[in-house]
Amino acid sequence: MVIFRYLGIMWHASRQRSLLFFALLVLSSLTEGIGLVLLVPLLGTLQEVQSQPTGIVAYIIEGLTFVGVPITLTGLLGAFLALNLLRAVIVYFQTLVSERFRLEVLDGLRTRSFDAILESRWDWVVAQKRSDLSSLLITEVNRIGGALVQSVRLIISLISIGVYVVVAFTLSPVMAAIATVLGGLIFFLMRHQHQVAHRHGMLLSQANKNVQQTVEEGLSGLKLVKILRSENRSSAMMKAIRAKLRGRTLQFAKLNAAMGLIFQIAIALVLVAMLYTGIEVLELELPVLLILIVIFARLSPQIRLVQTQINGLQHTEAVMDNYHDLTREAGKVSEPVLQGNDCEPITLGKSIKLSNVSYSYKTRDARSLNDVSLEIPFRKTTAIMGTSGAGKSTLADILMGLLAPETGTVSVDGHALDAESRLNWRKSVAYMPQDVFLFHDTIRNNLLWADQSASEDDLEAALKKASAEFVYALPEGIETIVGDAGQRLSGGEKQRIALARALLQKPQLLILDEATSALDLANEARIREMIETLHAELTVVIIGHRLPALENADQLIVLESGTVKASGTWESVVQELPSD
Ligand SMILES: Nc1ncnc2c1ncn2[C@@H]1O[C@H](COP(=O)(O)OP(=O)(O)OP(=O)(O)O)[C@@H](O)[C@H]1O
Repeated sequence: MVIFRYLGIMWHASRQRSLLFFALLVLSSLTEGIGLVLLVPLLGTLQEVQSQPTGIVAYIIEGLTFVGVPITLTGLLGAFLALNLLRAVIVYFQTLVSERFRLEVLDGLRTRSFDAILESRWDWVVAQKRSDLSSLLITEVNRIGGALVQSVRLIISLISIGVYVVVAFTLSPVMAAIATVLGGLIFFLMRHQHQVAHRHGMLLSQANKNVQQTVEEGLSGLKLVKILRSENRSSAMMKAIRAKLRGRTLQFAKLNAAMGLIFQIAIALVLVAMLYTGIEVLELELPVLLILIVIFARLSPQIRLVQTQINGLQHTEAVMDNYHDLTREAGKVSEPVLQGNDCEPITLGKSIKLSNVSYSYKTRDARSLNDVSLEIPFRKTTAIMGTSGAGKSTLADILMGLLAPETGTVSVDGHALDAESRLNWRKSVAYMPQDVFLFHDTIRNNLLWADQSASEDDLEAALKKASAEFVYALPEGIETIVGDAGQRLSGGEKQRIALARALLQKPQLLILDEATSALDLANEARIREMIETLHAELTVVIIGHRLPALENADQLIVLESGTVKASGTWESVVQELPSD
């Protein structure tokens, strides 16, 4: 049953809070039940029909007499009021406890899935659909949160129903038995609808994901859409996908409404049958009959609520499956430890060596790197050249330890990298791609990602080396907010800030993957000069198509279709290459 899965989540999150919550729940229901039973002698005093109390009513009267409450109208009214006040206070605390608990559980789920994605291997991450991951972290976790509330409400309803049924049994076992059997029958007949709700849930989950994907793509591709003047097409796509989601949501609402309709009719029939039996067959006393009517009047919306809640829970079961599958899948491919700043960078002293390295992406049969062997010497600049799709970026990912070779080894100073040392090695490498990423934050905070403890002088020196002194001429200087993914800066400005960040990291190996392609000639020349000045301090790998950017390298490696086509000094390789 899906409810147990939700209870399991709560129990797993905190046993103490779960127990406190359920204790408060039982207490509030108990006070409600006792309050209801109290109505019997209360109505009895009104009617002056002081029949001999029996069962639970007798126990409660005994208890009240024991604590000194007179069995008079005033005494009973006082006790009734006190009980209701007590219940109100318990419900107040119960609401606070349950809301705090729900938020904690939700945060726990979010953290778990986010950490699982953070810790998972890069090859798994690149094979995922980005919108599926964001949908998991935002929409689906929220839906699970909604379902947690529903499952709590379901438990409240079930306990209330239990209390009502017990009270009803003590007042008239026959009437209560009839109600229970008929109620159970209605429930049994409607069980098929719960399966339908589950199916609807799966479809709705898919529709939600599609909306998420369309929104994300729509926003990332906004510039292209505007240039292509395809706003209408984009809008129509969004409308179509939202219409589908609306349709699915309405289907579920229709299912719920239909169930409500059938339920109301069934409950009315049960009530009529019970009233007839109570009055004509059992000839119950008026107070008992009145309380039973009160109980059944309260019971029927509770049963209806249980129906809706079970439906709602079935509806979200698919979301929960999806959450668990994706989180479990990410967990299965997790890297050894999420060490963050605690991991020890590896120092380079001789060279980085790739021996017979091959790699293929899961979604592609052909190998992106095939039996690649090469050596990157310490404190030298190596240029890697090749046509588009030759495998240069894949090689960069392998070099920096982001991807593990399928076969072959990567060794640093003769030590082959394994799953754990690869993480430490990554900390020693700075990477500058063509399309750099900046956080929506100040330039200073973007730089501090590389080194939290960098001083003002360190920041200034890194910006200077990266030809990024323009930062100080901005109105807000280093405190300028760069905008979403750095969109308030030009491509070249972003690249220079990212280069400063990379230098601040004090890496052992700096990989520039088409990193100067967005720069003008003057700035490109300055960066090239900077790399030359770093020559004695840093091992550099420059990846590029353009020969001028690579010509000062100590070593040139040419890749073609995932294999090393030529390698050696600039002069020796260029002589071998076709003249274009
Ligand atoms: N995430 C991925 N999933 C599947 N195939 C991929 C992925 N990334 C790259 N490839 C494939 O691997 C091959 C090598 O790609 P890679 O990006 O390493 O080439 P590249 O030399 O850097 O190209 P470019 O100069 O165009 O950036 C290409 O055929 C590409 O289609």
